[in-house]
Amino acid sequence: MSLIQKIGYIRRDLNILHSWCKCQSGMGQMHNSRYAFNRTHKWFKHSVILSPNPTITQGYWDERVFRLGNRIYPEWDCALLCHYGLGGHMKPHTDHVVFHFFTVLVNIGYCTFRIGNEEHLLDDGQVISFNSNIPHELLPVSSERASLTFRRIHSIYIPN
Ligand SMILES: O=C(O)CCC(=O)C(=O)O
Ligand SMILES: [Fe+2]
Repeated sequence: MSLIQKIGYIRRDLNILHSWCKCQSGMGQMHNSRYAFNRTHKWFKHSVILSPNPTITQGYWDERVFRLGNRIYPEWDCALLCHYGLGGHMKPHTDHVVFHFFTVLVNIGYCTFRIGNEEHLLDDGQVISFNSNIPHELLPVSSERASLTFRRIHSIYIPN
């Protein structure tokens, strides 16, 4: 049994996804992460600030993210673009309770993703889903790498 589900690959649009990612990093809207090392991030659709209290506000709008999200996870509420520089990583953790556990991740570049006691090498453009209640971890990356994760937010946290 595997703790990740392999959904598929971004193939035809992979080069476009890479240049989109570079462009996003150059727009000056990526913030340093408090939770991961050498990572910047940006929220789409809804923006989620976790501490001191979970606060949900409007996130950025992007045609590409919206189309992709609607295709691979139609119920998504937020997308988090994370860019990791060389050595960037995230220690073992489970995701915050504001999120539904089901998470869809688009891997941009290469990485080793650990979940439970499994280690998975993720390919460039690979799309997976996993249960974010299970401890998971991103091992230090050996080249620049990004991820775009789509999640649902429990509706009690979403302001009307
Ligand atoms: O970037 C990744 O591969 C996943 C990061 C993660 O687990 C998170 O942001 O909660
Ligand atoms: Fe996580």
